[in-house]
Amino acid sequence: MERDSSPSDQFHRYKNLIQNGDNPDITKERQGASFNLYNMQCFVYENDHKLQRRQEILEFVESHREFDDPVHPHFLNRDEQIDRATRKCLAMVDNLDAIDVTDYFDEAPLYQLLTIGRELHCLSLHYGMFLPTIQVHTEKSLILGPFQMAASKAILGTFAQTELGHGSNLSKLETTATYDATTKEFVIHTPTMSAGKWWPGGLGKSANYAAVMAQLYTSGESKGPHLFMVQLRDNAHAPLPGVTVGDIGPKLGNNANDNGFLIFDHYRIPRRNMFMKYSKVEADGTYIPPPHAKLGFGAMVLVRLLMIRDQTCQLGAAAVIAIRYSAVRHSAVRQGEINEGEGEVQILDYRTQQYRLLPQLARSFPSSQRMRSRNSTSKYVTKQINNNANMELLPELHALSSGLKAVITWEVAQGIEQLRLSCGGHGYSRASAFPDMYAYAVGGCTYEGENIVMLLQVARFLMMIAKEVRSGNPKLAEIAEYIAKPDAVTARISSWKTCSDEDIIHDFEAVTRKLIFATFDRLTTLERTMKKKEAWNACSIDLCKAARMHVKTYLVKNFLARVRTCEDPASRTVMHTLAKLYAFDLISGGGGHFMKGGFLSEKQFNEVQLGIYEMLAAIRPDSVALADSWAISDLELRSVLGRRDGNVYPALLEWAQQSPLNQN
Ligand SMILES: CCCCCCCCCCCCCCCCCCCCC/C=C/C(=O)SCCNC(=O)CCNC(=O)[C@H](O)C(C)(C)COP(=O)(O)OP(=O)(O)OC[C@H]1O[C@@H](n2cnc3c(N)ncnc32)[C@H](O)[C@@H]1OP(=O)(O)O
Ligand SMILES: Cc1cc2nc3c(=O)[nH]c(=O)nc-3n(C[C@H](O)[C@H](O)[C@H](O)COP(=O)(O)OP(=O)(O)OC[C@H]3O[C@@H](n4cnc5c(N)ncnc54)[C@H](O)[C@@H]3O)c2cc1C
Repeated sequence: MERDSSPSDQFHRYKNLIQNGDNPDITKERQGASFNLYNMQCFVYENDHKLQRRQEILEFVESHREFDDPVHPHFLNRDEQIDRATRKCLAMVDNLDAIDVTDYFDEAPLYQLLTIGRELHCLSLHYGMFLPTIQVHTEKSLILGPFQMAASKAILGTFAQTELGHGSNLSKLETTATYDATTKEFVIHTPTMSAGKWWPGGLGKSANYAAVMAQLYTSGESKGPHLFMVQLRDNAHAPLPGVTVGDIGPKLGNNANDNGFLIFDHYRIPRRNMFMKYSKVEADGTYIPPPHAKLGFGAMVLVRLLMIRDQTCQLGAAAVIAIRYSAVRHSAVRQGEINEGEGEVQILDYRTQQYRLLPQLARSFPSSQRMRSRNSTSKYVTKQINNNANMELLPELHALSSGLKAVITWEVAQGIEQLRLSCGGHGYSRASAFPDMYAYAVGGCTYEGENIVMLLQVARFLMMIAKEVRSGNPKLAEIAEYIAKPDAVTARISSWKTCSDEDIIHDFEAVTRKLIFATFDRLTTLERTMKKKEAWNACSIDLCKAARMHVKTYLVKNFLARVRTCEDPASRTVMHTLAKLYAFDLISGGGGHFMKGGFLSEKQFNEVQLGIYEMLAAIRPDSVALADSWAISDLELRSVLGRRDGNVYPALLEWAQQSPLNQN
């Protein structure tokens, strides 16, 4: 059938409608802000140098043609996605002097987002786990060899731990590394089908090396899981004899990453290929144990800390998109009028919409901020461990990194979904970026330690503290000091305007303490009639609840503390309201815990609910400026709905035009 014009022509007709300049609604929002944007951005990124570096890195990427996308990545099939990501990875690595490569908190992730986008790719595991593993687990005298090879692209690695049959439970991994003292080699072997490595990123097609977790056997004895550096492919990139390797197929997201499988058939590696910083196998097969049994899991602790910051930034970006869109969405489709006859309003004016957006925006700030200080704690702990095996802080760091990882990845994934819903139908389009963000975030709930499993690790730590407190001789980590404070019978929270930070902290600590001890008492009672592990299982839902509250209390305290450091009064006022909104929203969501035993009265609970309404109204005029305070460029955001200029509809038309279905 003949047509008057092609879809492409039609789109070009509409393209003429693209507005010049910013959408007037969004401009008006910016003009109405109560604080200076630059001051706020400096607070968010800690100083103006970091802010300036963001701009410099953006300009660098924008000025390099090799980072351009000829076709929008959303319209590529999986092969093309992998090709694109690989091309971009090469360009990224060829231009590493654009950033401080040691800055895994700000510069490296920003550079990666700008060059490739929001997904794992063939180099994610190389940079995200393989290099950290080398750093954490290699003796200083040896670090330069593999590290330099890895940095110079001679080797491309992954982290191969999870197996078909076991992921969370590392002690039951089945891959074996048996020391042969006659040849001074380890024999790496996959003894059963369930022992096949499954999931490692970049393994399917890209990596030629892997850090492999395997059960060590030496002198006929099992020594538990240990890490080994294993070459998988030869110089022509073909799998070496004894190695079977491939891609595991498409996943919910991150499809530019070639997650793979790996099977060993009595594959031999030299003795020195065991990561021997902490535990060793001597040439004669003698085993030297590590100074702490769990030091072998150190790389995971480090990556969990990195993930927290990385994931929180995803929530920040999602909030930016939804807030900007809510400021410009009102006239194209009738959503209703608040005051009849006065015309439609921006959807941002609906209280329900604010309730969807602003608590998520609030949630995105504290964890990104505090992770900077946690990162220094991690560096400090690593230093302590290296300098003469001081392991005292290790359990605290493990509990904190596990707990934050579990709570934050969950909140980020749920938050992104809530923000997607807040954008109606357009939120469902990949043009919005929400589907990719969600797929990325939700993966983080599983990898690097499944969230429930991580919460139960926190609970172990809390139960140990509770036992010490009850024994009257507690030696408490800083994050747990509040557990030894005296019980509080009633809550202090009043109206949001009059209640102090101390009141809020008091109430969070009291409720969490109660929850921890109630769980501890239940556990100890059960242990009288059950085996320890059965008792643990029987109250593990409560254990997870206590762990969650402990982490949330930590986040509330840190958010409030961080706001107090803000030097600009106008920024501090808005951030303080946002921090209170964050706390009140958590109380409202966790009402059961707070009202139990009459701790929070009904009147106080009503104050909390009312306070949320009032704070939403108070923050509303600043919401677009608060979104801008994340200082995220359009290239980093990769969302048609979240464009800085607010010109959403023409951009949506332009985006749809690239669909291959419209090409003929
Ligand atoms: C250079 C620049 C380049 C620029 C471009 C690149 C840019 C890159 C920038 C990167 C930016 C950052 C982005 C971050 C994202 C990174 C992406 C990476 C993608 C990741 C992909 C996924 C990888 C993986 O998933 S790898 C596999 C992970 N697997 C797990 O996590 C398994 C989980 N299981 C466990 O950890 C354990 O089995 C555990 C802890 C559940 C149980 O341990 P257990 O020993 O089996 O048993 P248990 O009896 O419970 O514990 C005994 C005892 O030990 C304590 N314990 C356990 N673990 C630890 C630990 N790690 N540390 C300290 N203590 C520990 C435990 O608490 C018990 O103590 P007690 O109670 O006192 O007895
Ligand atoms: C996108 C992605 C990328 C990945 N990349 C890598 C990689 O590069 N390298 C690598 O080695 N691995 C990787 N993994 C694997 C990942 O680390 C594991 O999937 C993860 O550790 C969870 O293990 P599992 O799959 O065995 O889940 P399981 O442990 O089987 O969990 C299934 C269910 O059992 C529950 N459960 C398990 N144990 C307990 C317990 N003790 N108590 C209570 N409940 C329990 C869990 O809570 C969960 O509900 C990746 C996974 C994904 C999704």
